Amino acid sequence: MPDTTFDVIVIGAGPVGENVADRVVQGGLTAAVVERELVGGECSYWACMPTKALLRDAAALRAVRALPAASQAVTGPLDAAAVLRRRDAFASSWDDAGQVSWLEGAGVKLFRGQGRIGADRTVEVVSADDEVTTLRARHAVVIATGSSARIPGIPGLADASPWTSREAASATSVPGRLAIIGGGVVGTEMATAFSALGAEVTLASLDGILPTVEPYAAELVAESLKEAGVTLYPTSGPTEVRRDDDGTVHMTLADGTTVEADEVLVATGRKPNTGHIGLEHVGLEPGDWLQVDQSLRVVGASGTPVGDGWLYAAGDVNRRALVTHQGKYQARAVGDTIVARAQGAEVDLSPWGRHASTADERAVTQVIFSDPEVAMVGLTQQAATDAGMDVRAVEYDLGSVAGAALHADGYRGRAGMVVDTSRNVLVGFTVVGPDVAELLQAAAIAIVGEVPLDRLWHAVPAYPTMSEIWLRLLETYGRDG
Ligand SMILES: Cc1cc2nc3c(=O)[nH]c(=O)nc-3n(C[C@H](O)[C@H](O)[C@H](O)COP(=O)(O)OP(=O)(O)OC[C@H]3O[C@@H](n4cnc5c(N)ncnc54)[C@H](O)[C@@H]3O)c2cc1C
Ligand SMILES: NC(=O)c1ccc[n+]([C@@H]2O[C@H](COP(=O)([O-])OP(=O)(O)OC[C@H]3O[C@@H](n4cnc5c(N)ncnc54)[C@H](O)[C@@H]3O)[C@@H](O)[C@H]2O)c1
Repeated sequence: MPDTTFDVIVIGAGPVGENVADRVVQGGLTAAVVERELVGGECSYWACMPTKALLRDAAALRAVRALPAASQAVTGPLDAAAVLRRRDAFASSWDDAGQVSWLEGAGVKLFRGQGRIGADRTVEVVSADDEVTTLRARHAVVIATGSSARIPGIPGLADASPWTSREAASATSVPGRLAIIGGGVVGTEMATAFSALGAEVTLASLDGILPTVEPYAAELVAESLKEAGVTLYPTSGPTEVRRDDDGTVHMTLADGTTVEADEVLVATGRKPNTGHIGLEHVGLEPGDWLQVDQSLRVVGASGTPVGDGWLYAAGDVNRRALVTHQGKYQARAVGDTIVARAQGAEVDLSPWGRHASTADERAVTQVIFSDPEVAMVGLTQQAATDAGMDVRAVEYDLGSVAGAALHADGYRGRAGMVVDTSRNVLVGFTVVGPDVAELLQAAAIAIVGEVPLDRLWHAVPAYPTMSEIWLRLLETYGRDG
């Protein structure tokens, strides 16, 4: 009989659950994780890693083609089959042996099966052959069950065997024609990837392309998708989808347009994996996103922690920020919090405190690997204004910066910063352009460090690099605000 009592039990061994378990073990507690599928979760096998592998070769090719002399050395088209093979390697061929041995090395006990809350501090693990093992937690249970694709109720869609991001990320061949529903992050990244791999792509959305990013960035991505041959219907969602016996998909849009395709990808957002995890035992509604307090304890409708505060939630499932790195940041915070509470030590939840996840509210970083890339941190001008802040925003043409002009002929890019005028600090930064991802961390440091603009003038970007965009933005803003 394996030991069934642990200090901490984590349901879900995605990037977040694994890191919660590792963190509490590092803090001296014992931990078990329950995983129903592959250790490593969505990110490793069907999201971040495979999709970025699908995008990388085409990005490298575009970079070479923007340099006339180097482009002479490129003599053939992209080898789509080789891209898919490299993608397989980045998805570990959908085998989690490597991550399982990492868990073992970290001293975390793995239970395979569907986890669900049975009673206070109790998790039942239902194995593939319906055997139930009951685990007990001395200190805490952490829900890190992540999210899945949301399929909207468009007539006919569910019966048309649509792809979700999972099928797109793990595709074994490139469809001749791909219809995409949704112009958010998944929709634009997959339109970029599959059009470069040779598919004829049509994308239909409701509220534009990348509606939550700065408009100048979204416009550049939309323009570039069109130039790549993607047909965009940014404000005309499908009203009906049907698949013929011969496999052809017919999609009718609100404006009456009909689109034919070989596959249809649904990229219309996520729903939480909370349907069958026993939430009813703690008075919560199965299928809902989990609400949490500042220490990531699950709270009920009244805003107070359920039970005596033994239940936590981290990662996608609490909807604070649906990106891997923020979820792992939460994992470190929640792990340290549980350890501190188990030891009777002080928990510091003040802004930027050791146990707080303040960056979720003020400095979420994200790179959208579209062509061109969008890298952003903190608030957009709109979001800051909606939050009641007094802000001033400035933008600058990245293509006119020497480092960018050297990087690629005809470089097109733009950057902007949002400044809280009452404190004279940056609260948002966005940059769009080829190969801008690595420019982001400087902005994250400026926001988290609340570096006054007066001091930022002394952070001198090296010449000739794309980082000189900082100097241009500061000059545009003006030394006296
Ligand atoms: C197509 C796509 C591309 C993305 N690209 C990026 C990117 O480039 N960068 C980035 O930062 N983010 C990206 N994301 C977001 C990222 O994938 C998620 O934010 C991240 O995976 C969340 O981690 P998580 O551990 O919370 O959940 P998940 O990764 O979803 O892991 C949850 C785990 O819990 C398991 N589980 C669920 N229910 C149970 C249960 N009842 N019992 C046992 N186990 C259970 C699941 O099997 C899964 O293994 C992308 C998302 C998508 C869809
Ligand atoms: N590089 C990255 O960091 C990365 C990459 C992919 C995904 N993700 C994460 O995964 C999450 C999910 O991404 P997503 O793109 O699925 O969601 P999203 O919320 O980013 O975008 C969904 C889009 O679908 C549209 N839509 C909704 N219903 C529709 C309908 N009926 N018809 C047409 N369009 C409709 C919406 O208008 C919206 O633009 C995001 O939160 C994102 O942060 C991150």
